[in-house]
Amino acid sequence: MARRFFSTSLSLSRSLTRHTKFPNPIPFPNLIKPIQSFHLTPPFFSSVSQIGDALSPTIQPPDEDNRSELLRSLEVLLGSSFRSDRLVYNQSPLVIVLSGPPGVGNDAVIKRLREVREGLHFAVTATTRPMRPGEVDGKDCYFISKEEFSAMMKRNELLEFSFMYGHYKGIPKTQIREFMEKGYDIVLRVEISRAKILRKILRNSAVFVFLMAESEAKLGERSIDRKTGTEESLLVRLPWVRENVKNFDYVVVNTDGKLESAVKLVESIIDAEKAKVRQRRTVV
Ligand SMILES: Nc1ncnc2c1ncn2[C@@H]1O[C@H](COP(=O)(O)OP(=O)(O)OP(=O)(O)O)[C@@H](O)[C@H]1O
Repeated sequence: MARRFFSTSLSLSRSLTRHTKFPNPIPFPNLIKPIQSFHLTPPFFSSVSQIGDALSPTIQPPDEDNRSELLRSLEVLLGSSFRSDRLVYNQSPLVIVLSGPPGVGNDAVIKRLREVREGLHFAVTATTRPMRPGEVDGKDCYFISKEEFSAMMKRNELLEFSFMYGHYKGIPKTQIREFMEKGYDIVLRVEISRAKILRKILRNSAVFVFLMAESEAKLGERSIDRKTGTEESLLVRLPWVRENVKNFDYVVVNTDGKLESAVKLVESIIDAEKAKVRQRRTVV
C-alpha cells in the first residue's frame, strides 16, 4: 500500500513538473517539493486530467497539516494566492418587468410571489383615478390629483407614465431608488402597453417577463369565463399580444390549476439572472 502511495505521489510530481511550464531554474524548489508526499483525492486528479494514470480510488485525503501545505504549494504553482473574495462583484439589484394580457393571472402570480420570495419590492404605481372600495393608498396605488401628477412629470420623477381610460398612471422613481439602494430587486407589474414603453426606457437593463395562458384558445376561454373583456376587445387584443411578445425576454405559461409552477418559473428566472456573469444594471 505504502509503495503504491509513493509511486502515485511521485508520478503526480513528475507529471506536474512535465505539464507546468516553470521558468528555469524552478523558483522556491523547497516549496514545490512537498507535493511529492501528498495523497490527493480523486476530484483533484480529475482537475489536472492527464496525470490520473496511476490513480487508485483507495487514496486517502491529506491530513490537516499536509492540506494547508499542499494549498501553499499549489499557490506557488499558480503564481499567486487563492482569493477568498467572490469571483463576481457587486451583484446588482434586478428590475423585473412582469406583464401579460388581462385575466391571465398577473395579480395571482404577483400575490404568490410576495408570499414566497423575500428581497423583492413590488413597485407601487401613482394614479389619478379614484380609489376603489377595498384599496389602500400607498399599497395598491398612490392615489394623487392630476396637479400632483403633472408636477411629478415636470420634475422628471416618473420612470414612465401613460394616460389610460381618462386617468394618468406612472411609476415614481424614488421608491425604486430607495429599495434598490437597500439591495431589493424590483418588480414592476404593468400592462403590456406600459411594458413596451419601459422596454424603450430601460432597454436590456431590466428583465422582461411575459405571462401567458397555455394557448390563445385558453386565453379566449379565460377572458370569457372571467369577463375580462368583450369579444371584440379580445379580437383586437390577440394580434397585439402576439406582436408584443417580442419585446420580452421570457414567457411564463400560467397553466390553469398550476399557479405554483408559474411562480416557480418566475423565481428561477430571477435566480438565473442574478447568477449571470454580466449582470443587468438598471439606473433609475
Ligand atoms: N394558474 C391558475 N389556475 C387557476 N386559476 C388562476 C390561475 N391564475 C389565476 N387564476 C385565477 O384567475 C382569476 C384572474 O386572475 P388575476 O386576477 O390574477 O388575473 P389578472 O391577469 O391580474 O387580471 P386583470 O389584469 O384583469 O386584473 C383569479 O380568480 C385568479 O385566482
